[in-house]
This record gives sequence, C-alpha cells and structure tokens, in this order.
Amino acid sequence: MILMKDIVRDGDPVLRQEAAKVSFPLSEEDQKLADDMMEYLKVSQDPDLCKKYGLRAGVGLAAPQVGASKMMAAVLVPSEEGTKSPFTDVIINPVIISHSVQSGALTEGEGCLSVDKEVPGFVPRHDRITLRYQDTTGETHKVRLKNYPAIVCQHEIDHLHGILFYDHINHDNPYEVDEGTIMFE
Ligand SMILES: O=CN(O)CCNC(=O)c1cccc(Cl)c1Cl
Ligand code: NI
Repeated sequence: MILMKDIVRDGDPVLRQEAAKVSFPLSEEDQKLADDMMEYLKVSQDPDLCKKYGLRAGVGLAAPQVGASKMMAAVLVPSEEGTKSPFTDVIINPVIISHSVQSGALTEGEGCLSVDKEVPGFVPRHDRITLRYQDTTGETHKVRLKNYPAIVCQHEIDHLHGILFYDHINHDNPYEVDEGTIMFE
C-alpha cells in the first residue's frame, strides 16, 4: 500500500525528469504500480481510511511521485453523491491530442502531494482537452474532457514531463489569468 512516506517530494530529480513510455503487456511490477496508485486515491478519498493511514487526499497520482519514472498516472475524479465519477482510469502513455484555445483554472488553485508547501495562485490550463491514452489492458482510448477532470489530467500529465503545478503560476501576479479564462470551483 502506498503511504505518505512513499511519496517523493519536490527537490528529488525524478520529479523533473521526462518519464519513460510504458510497454505492453504490463509487467507484474507495472500492473502492481497501477493498482497501488488507484488504491491510494480510493483510500485517500475515504475520510475514515484517509485519517487512519495519515494520507493527504488526492484526485490523481503520477508514477514519478512514487519514484517510478514511467508514463503512468491514476485519476479518480470524485463525483457528487450517487452519480458516476466524471473520469476514473489509469492513464498510460497519455497524449493531449487537441485542446480548447480557452483556458480554465480552479478558483482554489492546486495542490500536490509532492509539494509540501502551499503555493497560492491560479494555475491556468486548457479548459477542454482530447486525451488519448492506453489503459492497463493496453486498449487505446480517446476521450474529451472539460473543466475539473481536464484540469486533473493535465496536472498528472505534467508530472510525466517533469512539470509541477506552480510552474504555471504567474509570479508577478499569482491571481492573474488571461481574459476569458473559465474559473471554477
Ligand atoms: O499529482 C497529484 N497529486 O499531487 C495529488 C494531490 N493533488 C490533487 O489531488 C489536486 C488538488 C487540486 C487540484 C488538482 Cl488538479 C489536483 Cl491533482
Ligand atoms: Ni501532483
């Protein structure tokens, strides 16, 4: 089981590397990594288990964050009570094949398990993306995502390219975003 002690923190070079493409069929090690990352998200989103294991909640987790420089990330975007999660999968060798001109950003900014300090500011991203990825069986998917699921996937794909969320924050004015940027909770 992945615990906070297993999370690599900012300063470790693995977080600034370009991760390696994953080949199929998945090795046992890669399959376990995928399962463990998704399990982390599920446990971290259960208030009791989150507290029991001393985790920080997350809606995504990228392999470099647990020291594996591989093109793999788990995404579990929570949904309102009783509705289907807007996006849940382990995305392998993900590529954003197209995106909106329009930007989107979370009004509360972003956080990262690998960044222990709060970094205030808006993180401008594409509001809508078309994402192509392989799932753990090797099947290729092409999905159109918008708003929160799109933001989360961009945060995770950034990790696979050695980018951290605060790289996108405007340091002169952290709360400045381009005109027309869609801001959402
Ligand atoms: O890379 C994944 N993490 O660092 C897990 C912790 N952060 C989050 O769950 C998180 C929080 C806010 C906005 C976004 Cl977009 C994300 Cl992803
Ligand atoms: Ni992160």
